[in-house]
Amino acid sequence: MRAVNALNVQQPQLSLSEVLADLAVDALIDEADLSPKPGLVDRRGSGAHTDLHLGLMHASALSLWPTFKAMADAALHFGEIAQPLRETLGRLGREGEVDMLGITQGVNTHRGAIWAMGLVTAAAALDWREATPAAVTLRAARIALIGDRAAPHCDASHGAQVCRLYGVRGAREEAQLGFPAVMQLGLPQLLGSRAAGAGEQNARLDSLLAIMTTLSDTCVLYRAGLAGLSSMQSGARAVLQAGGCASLDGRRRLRELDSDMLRLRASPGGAADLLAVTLFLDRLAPALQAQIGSD
Ligand SMILES: CC(C)(COP(=O)(O)OP(=O)(O)OC[C@H]1O[C@@H](n2cnc3c(N)ncnc32)[C@H](O[C@H]2O[C@H](COP(=O)(O)OP(=O)(O)OP(=O)(O)O)[C@@H](O)[C@H]2O)[C@@H]1O)[C@@H](O)C(=O)NCCC(=O)NCCS
Ligand SMILES: Nc1ncnc2[nH]cnc12
Repeated sequence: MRAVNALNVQQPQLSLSEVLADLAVDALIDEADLSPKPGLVDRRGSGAHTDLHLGLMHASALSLWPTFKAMADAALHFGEIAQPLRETLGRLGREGEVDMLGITQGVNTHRGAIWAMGLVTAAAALDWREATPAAVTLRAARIALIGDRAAPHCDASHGAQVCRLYGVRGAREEAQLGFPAVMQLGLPQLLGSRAAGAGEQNARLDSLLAIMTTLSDTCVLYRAGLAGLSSMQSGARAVLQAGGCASLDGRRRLRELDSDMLRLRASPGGAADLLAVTLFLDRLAPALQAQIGSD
């Protein structure tokens, strides 16, 4: 009998839903680890937060694996974009949020991520052979446009409050429009910075900044108002115009943006979620081809 060692050990065969849940959690963990992010939790520390740290972000991301797997399973089960799938995803999202809050002892780590990543995970499962970012975000938008009759009517969420106050789009509309911040900004910037030789971490930081240049991030609006949002957007633009995070001048501007965000107690949590979605979509087609398509 052949001896098993690290070089010839067989990888367990993963189901499509397991592959998608792995990709979703990996993207959340990579977002959390990416450093230095302005105002956000990263490897350096807690950013603008007093109740969050990197270990909690990791624990939260890992706790969501069963939720993402169940969302992908639901998409496979229903097989079409209609009310039953939408309402099952809503229920799974709410249950996942309860599990996440149990792990974090009530701290909101990934509420927006459950929503955005859950939608793209389900959308990917619906047709894994058509897994381009454009195809997946279009399907995700079609799911998000369907009403969820079981969702509690909630005018009091931070997002709902600032959307009403300032007349901006929030997480719901971002998804219903097919994630324009990802498709028009985050993903093109990630690919462009890589092609320009920025290095992977700098390319990811540039991608986050590109998202921050225009997103109406309701986390920033809630804590720091329109002035805070404007600081975030113009500061992110300044970094990219200076040459991005791989350049010395861009790094200086990034430090200034970080200081501004900390002074304002502003944390672009919505932009962070959308970076994670960007990373997920960037890896999706090659990962599916390698792990599912080779069967
Ligand atoms: C449909 C939902 C997305 C609900 O959204 P809603 O607009 O009502 O807003 P929120 O409940 O406030 O959550 C939206 C989260 O989405 C992220 N986000 C913010 N802006 C955008 C944007 N423009 N585009 C995309 N995504 C966006 C953001 O999530 C991240 O930040 C969170 C951490 O924020 P932080 O400020 O640190 O923490 P808080 O505790 O909120 O505030 P502080 O007290 O600390 O100041 C973290 O979660 C990141 O993931 C927004 O938070 C969706 O949530 C939904 O339907 N959920 C289903 C569950 C459900 O039905 N629940 C009942 C609804 S009442
Ligand atoms: N890295 C991060 N820091 C703070 N809030 C977040 N929400 C999602 N990712 C986050």
